[in-house]
Amino acid sequence: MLDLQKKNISVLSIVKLCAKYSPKLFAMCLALTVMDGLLVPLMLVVVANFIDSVITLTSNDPQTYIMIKNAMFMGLGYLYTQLSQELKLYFYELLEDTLRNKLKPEIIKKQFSMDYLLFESTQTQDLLLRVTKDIEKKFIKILKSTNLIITIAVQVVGILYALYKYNWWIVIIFIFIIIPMIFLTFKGGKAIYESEKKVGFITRQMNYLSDILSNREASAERTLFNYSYTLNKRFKDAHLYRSNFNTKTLARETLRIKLCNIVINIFTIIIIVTLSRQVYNNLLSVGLFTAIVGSMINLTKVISLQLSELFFEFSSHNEYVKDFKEFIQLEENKEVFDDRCENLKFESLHIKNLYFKYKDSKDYIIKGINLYLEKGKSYSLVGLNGAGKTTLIKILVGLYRDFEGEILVNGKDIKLYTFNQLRSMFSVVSQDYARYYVSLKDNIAFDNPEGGLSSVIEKLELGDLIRDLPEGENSYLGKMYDNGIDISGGQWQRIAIARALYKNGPFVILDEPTSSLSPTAESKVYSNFSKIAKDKTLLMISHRLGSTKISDEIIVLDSGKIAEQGSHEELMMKDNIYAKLFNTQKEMYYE
Ligand SMILES: Nc1ncnc2c1ncn2[C@@H]1O[C@H](COP(=O)(O)OP(=O)(O)OP(=O)(O)O)[C@@H](O)[C@H]1O
Repeated sequence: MLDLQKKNISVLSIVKLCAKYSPKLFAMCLALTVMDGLLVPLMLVVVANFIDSVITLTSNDPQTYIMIKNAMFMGLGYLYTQLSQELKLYFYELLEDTLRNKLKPEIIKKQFSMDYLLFESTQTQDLLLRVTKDIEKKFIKILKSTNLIITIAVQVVGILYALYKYNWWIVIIFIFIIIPMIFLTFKGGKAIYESEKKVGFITRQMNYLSDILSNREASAERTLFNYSYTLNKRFKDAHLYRSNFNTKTLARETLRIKLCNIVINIFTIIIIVTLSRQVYNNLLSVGLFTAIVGSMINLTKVISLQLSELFFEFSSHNEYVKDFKEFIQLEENKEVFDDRCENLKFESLHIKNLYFKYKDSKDYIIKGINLYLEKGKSYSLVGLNGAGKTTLIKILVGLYRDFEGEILVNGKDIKLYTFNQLRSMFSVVSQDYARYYVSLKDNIAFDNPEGGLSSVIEKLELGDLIRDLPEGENSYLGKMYDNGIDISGGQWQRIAIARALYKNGPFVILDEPTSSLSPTAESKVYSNFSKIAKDKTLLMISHRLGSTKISDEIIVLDSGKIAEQGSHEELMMKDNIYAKLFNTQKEMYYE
């Protein structure tokens, strides 16, 4: 994992990470950085000596050798400057590439090991977007800024050292001016990053809109419903709002920096006037005066343009680092990496007085559920939209652990099971099952193709589909690849069910993954399931009551409570919620 002291993450930690991933490239960049800084005060001396030696050419004692030597140094300095720019560019490119290869996989690993609940939080989504998008570029930007600060610091110290010899008070005043400027620019950068953060949700919305406007999944609906114009307008409005919001902050902070720059420029003029008086009094050579003035003008340019921009940038890097720290500290579920096969048996599931509510929901979603499920039986969970069926399933499989009441699996508190143990016990197919654009075989078996794939294919009647595919079970699905094959929604659902069956957990949960199947096909899948998944316990959710009536027991959920429970016949006899729902659906089919 990212080798970081999670509590003490700073800009320096990012720099250290860059150094860790490629020590050689980092050292090269650092060497060039320091050399760039040293070059300016060195050149100051070289230029001063050169000018003074040129002046001696008209005297009785011309210093031609010194002039040629310094002219050569100046030439070398110029050559170095040209070369250093190119080399730095090249090294930073290589470093960025190394980060992409080494850091990015660790970031992805951190992301997929995050606790499931975090993925449901919009704040976490915003944070992930801010931190992980082009992370290698952000790291390089931070490294470049830090290196530029080192260059400027070495440069400033060198020039001030040269100045200190002639006018110490200039140096003192300079320090007094530069400190508030650093403070102001830092504050400005922070304000800009904060304003970016405030419009984070708009950025997410814009990304989403642009995705719907361009992705393949929505292409058919885009054409049929012709909503592209409206969505495009929404995208533009969001973009306008976001840029207006940021522009105001940027304009305000830039104005402050510009005022500081004016002060620095006035200060430089005062220094030049003061030093020219020293030349007049023969306290300073013409060469040194010219070199110092040149360096001062250069320094003013650096300070008023580069340094302010840099501190601006640096403080926003600082804010990024805070986000990065938050990201690193996000809770991980180490069990994600635990792929031991537990082979646990299922005997019973006992739910006692279960209550649950989401962090952001006012009321309880699950309200005092008591339920006993036994090995080998088939159960159906039915109820209106929003009754809490999926929520209950997520609690049972261990995704939500923050519930009230008690759940006993095989007589043992569910909270005492590891996530890996629960994962091996429950095979779940959810409503929003994933469609993987890999081979059909990988879609079902992923990294374990030896565990009875052909039997699962046969049980779910996928044989015909496979025979029609050009490369059989090795054919790629989806349009990610040129040779990828598009299959129907119902076929994708069969594959998702096959995946769960192949996993071979003793308790199978089907959370309405069959909505794309025809009623007959769905009914067939459910009624065959007892044959397909012998000895397994089955809990299925479906809105089509014709499919669920074959279950041993039907549980009717209504607003988070169990309203009725029993076999199809028992519930029909009761003539209550279930019977009414069943009869309504029956009439619809007859009509
Ligand atoms: N992640 C979440 N955060 C907050 N509230 C949620 C979340 N997921 C679901 N809910 C709310 O919990 C309630 C129950 O939702 P759930 O998905 O469990 O219902 P359901 O019975 O499965 O519905 P459907 O038949 O439509 O799939 C709904 O009011 C829903 O808005």
